[in-house]
Amino acid sequence: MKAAYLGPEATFTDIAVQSIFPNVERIAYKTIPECLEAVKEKKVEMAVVPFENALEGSVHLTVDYLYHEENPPIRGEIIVPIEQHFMVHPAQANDWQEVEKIVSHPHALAQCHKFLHHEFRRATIEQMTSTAAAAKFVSEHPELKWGAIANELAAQQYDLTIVKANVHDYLFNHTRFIALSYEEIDAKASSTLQKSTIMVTLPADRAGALHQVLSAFAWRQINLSKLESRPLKTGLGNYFFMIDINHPIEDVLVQYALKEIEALGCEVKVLGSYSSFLVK
Ligand SMILES: O=C(O)C(=O)Cc1ccccc1
Repeated sequence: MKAAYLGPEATFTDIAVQSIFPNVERIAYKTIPECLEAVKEKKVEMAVVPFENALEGSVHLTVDYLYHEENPPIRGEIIVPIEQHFMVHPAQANDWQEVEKIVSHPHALAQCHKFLHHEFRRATIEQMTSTAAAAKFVSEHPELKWGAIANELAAQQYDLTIVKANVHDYLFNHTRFIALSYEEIDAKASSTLQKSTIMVTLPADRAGALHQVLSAFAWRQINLSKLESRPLKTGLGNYFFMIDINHPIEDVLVQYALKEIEALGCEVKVLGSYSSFLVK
């Protein structure tokens, strides 16, 4: 099986794939939409992309792509602990405090905001497509006074020197990745939980509609673990809602709840019913 992932090698997404699907052939893509398109065009059988970070919240690009496009179902979620390190080219290791530019993925930069603010007031910050893309760029330019924020695997892969470890601002940093496929997937780890994710569009201008949707779950004692609104992109004040349910979608009570929500005039899109895997 081939899996598209947000590359290059040694991104956090790569760590998620390697931890749970050690036997797949990993194919790196530059962006999240390219990963999803690759599976839709049948170039690969699975795509693994970041979905939500504990410090930064949802990865909007993934969420919006799942709402606005037709995609394969989510077959698994992978939760990975995130440790960010500051690294430079070995040629710059002695003068690392004088770096002029720091590069990384926007989420990684945001997770280390306090560190960057305190240590590098004069340096410019530049976003790259992933943490590993930033590390790779720094490794290919020994002459530049640049630093990258990335993980330990990226430092090893691209021969960079970690000059300051664990530079994320808060300790409990995890990211949720999702694996999407038209086929059943074969994971190495055992799952801790069966979950489902749906997206709900409410009927226009109906007072109490969101309350009614939540009631359909509440009185059946169906446990929800996330509710988030995202703009519909049709004008201010128009949203869709993403809901995570801590039950498989086949559960009779979940099925009744979904029917009731549809009967209320809501549109429901099921993104998948999947196992949750935790990487230690
Ligand atoms: O850039 C990466 O390494 C990714 O996989 C995306 C990401 C960025 C920051 C935290 C978690 C995942």
